[in-house]
Amino acid sequence: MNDRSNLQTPYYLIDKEKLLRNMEVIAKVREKSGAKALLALKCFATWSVFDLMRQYMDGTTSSSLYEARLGREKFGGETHAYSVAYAENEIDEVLAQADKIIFNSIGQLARFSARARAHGVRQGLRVNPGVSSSGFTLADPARPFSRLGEWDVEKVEAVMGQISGFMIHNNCENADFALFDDMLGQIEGRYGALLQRLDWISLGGGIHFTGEGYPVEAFAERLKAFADRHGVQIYLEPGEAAITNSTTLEVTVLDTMFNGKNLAIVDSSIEAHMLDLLIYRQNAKMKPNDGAHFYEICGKSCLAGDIFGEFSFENPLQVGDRLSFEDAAGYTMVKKNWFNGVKMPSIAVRQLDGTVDVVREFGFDDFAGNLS
Ligand SMILES: Cc1ncc(COP(=O)(O)O)c(C=O)c1O
Ligand SMILES: NCCCCNCC[C@H](N)C(=O)O
Repeated sequence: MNDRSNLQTPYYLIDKEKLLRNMEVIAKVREKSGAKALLALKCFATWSVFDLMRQYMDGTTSSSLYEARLGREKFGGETHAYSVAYAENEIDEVLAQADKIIFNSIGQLARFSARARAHGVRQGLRVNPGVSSSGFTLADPARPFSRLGEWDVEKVEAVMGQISGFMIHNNCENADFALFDDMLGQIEGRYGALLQRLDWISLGGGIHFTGEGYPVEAFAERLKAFADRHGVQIYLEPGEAAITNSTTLEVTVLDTMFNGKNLAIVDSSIEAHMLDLLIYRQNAKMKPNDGAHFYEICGKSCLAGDIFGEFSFENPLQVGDRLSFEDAAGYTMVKKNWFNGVKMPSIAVRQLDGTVDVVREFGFDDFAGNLS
């Protein structure tokens, strides 16, 4: 189908042309730095577009058994398994999917190391350098008493014989290369001697290197210098950087009201369909946003604060008008839910030849089947 206005809203629209732009930057960083790039499935797991992504990335990393399995089955390539904690009843299935397993703690390493060796899976440890770029306490791996990885260098040193790599994830939407560079320097200062004893190190995600104006060459050079100095294979785990600005959420105005402000209610819900924005108290984005008519765009759930944000339009909004929220892929599609039974957005893909395919629609049976 070519005319997207024929599609029933709400739907997420993934544009492969836009995705390709991010993929090309990732390919450049891989080529110039020697780093490998694994898609962080926690951020984006819409496997209909993995056919494109796998041409530019080395594989996937995961946060759970199911993500590890999805990565192995739907993406292929190298499959890294990580979880904050594995359970006894899932570890063998995780190990059957994984090329590498990264334990979050020395306790988990001690508990499952023999099983990993029996499966021939290489082992790593999440190490927490205690510095991060996160502006959100909620998402700050270096927050006080953080459970995300081991902090104590001496304790880490004691288990070096059991592991071949570290995973360090301490960036969050970090578009500042100088800050990344500085924090990597701090990591080298803290763990320098240990790094020499590793085969690989994953620097996690949270680096906004596909963003407009990011110094990609300098970034790649810094990674290469790090890899050469310590004799390690670097992995990057981009989530947001892989899919940023590739996807929109397409909605329709169902009603307008004036309650001291112009309000427009759409056939979607921020709580159900863009939950990450609500969690971090952020507004949705819409372009253009420079007209003379201001509206608060609201969702149709019962939540009083189900509000996408305030936007300005060229003309007064009418019932039936189509609106499009930007940047709807990362931590959005993976978090959609059935709150209020609001119709879940379909998933559509704009292919590289411009045609739009609806790859998934959701109906009552999906809603009912979600519970019992
Ligand atoms: C261990 C790890 N790797 C990668 C990522 C992906 O981060 P981002 O989507 O910000 O690139 C995360 C985010 O939570 C993470 O915790
Ligand atoms: N857009 C608001 C901030 C999003 C933060 N995402 C963080 C993802 C991940 N859980 C992390 O901890 O890095």
